[in-house]
Amino acid sequence: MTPGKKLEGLVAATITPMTPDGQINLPMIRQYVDYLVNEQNVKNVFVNGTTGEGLSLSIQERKQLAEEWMCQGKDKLDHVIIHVGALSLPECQELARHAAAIGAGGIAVIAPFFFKPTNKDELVAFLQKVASEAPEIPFYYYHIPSLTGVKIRVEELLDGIKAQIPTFQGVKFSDMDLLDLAQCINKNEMGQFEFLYGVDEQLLGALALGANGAVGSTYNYLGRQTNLMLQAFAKADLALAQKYQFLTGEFLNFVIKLGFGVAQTKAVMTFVSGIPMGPPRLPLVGASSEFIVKAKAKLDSIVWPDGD
Ligand SMILES: CC(=O)N[C@@H]([C@@H](O)[C@H](O)[C@H](O)CO)[C@@H](O)CC(=O)C(=O)O
Repeated sequence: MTPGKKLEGLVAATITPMTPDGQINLPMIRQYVDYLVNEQNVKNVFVNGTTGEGLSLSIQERKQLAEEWMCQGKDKLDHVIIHVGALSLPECQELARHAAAIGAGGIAVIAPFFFKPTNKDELVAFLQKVASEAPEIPFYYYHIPSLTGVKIRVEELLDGIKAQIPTFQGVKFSDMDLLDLAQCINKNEMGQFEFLYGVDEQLLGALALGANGAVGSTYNYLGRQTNLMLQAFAKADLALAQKYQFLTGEFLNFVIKLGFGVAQTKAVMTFVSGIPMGPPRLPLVGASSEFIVKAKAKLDSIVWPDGD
């Protein structure tokens, strides 16, 4: 872990490996870390989020996973961010205290999504109660309205947030509303906040607006290619950056039409990395063998600009 190092570039939204009978498979995490670092050049992780089925895990499982990522990522990963969001405030607080105690690089929280905050003040009050349990580490709001149904615009949320949440560091912005993202970045004149984009298929658009990096599921297995897109963008080689975005988009467009979510992500990661990610937890059900065959053939057919 690299304390003080700015969180930028790619962050893999980690998958939770499970055994065939549905238990969390902690021993896989050691090779998972090595795979991300050595094969995908991805050194930041976001644990127990959407892709990690965090909301389908028990509190005990979430703590065990956080501890394992911290342990296996030591001296290998730059940042381990732990998602501690839950429906119950005391559970969020318990997870926040735990993340701080094990030395996590930061915590993130989604909006509660059963009883929902109806306005900015209610949302900030909830987030503040979680952040204050981990007062020494950076706090990120995880904005994913398509899943939470909480559509409070981030631009509005940011107004005055630092006074209420001193550890507020940024937003994991998993929404297609690039106008909202642009307004946030435009107001972030001093660069005090980080914006990590979460819709992988349109990351290049977010980079053009000034996003600092990205958190996503595809960086588990397309991290290498997406890193090359980031490099091309940094060198102002827009044509090359577009090529990478078009090709990752070609794959995602294909699998989205087949039906694509966390279960399918687990299957893709399994055939690309060789690390058995296992089944998802109910109510999700495993990807069909037809999906796996088609997705693999599609990925194999793509010729990347670096010839790989
Ligand atoms: C709805 C969803 O799962 N979005 C993914 C994306 O990475 C998504 O899988 C990708 O853009 C393909 O659509 C991430 O934003 C989720 C994420 O970062 C997380 O697991 O916490």
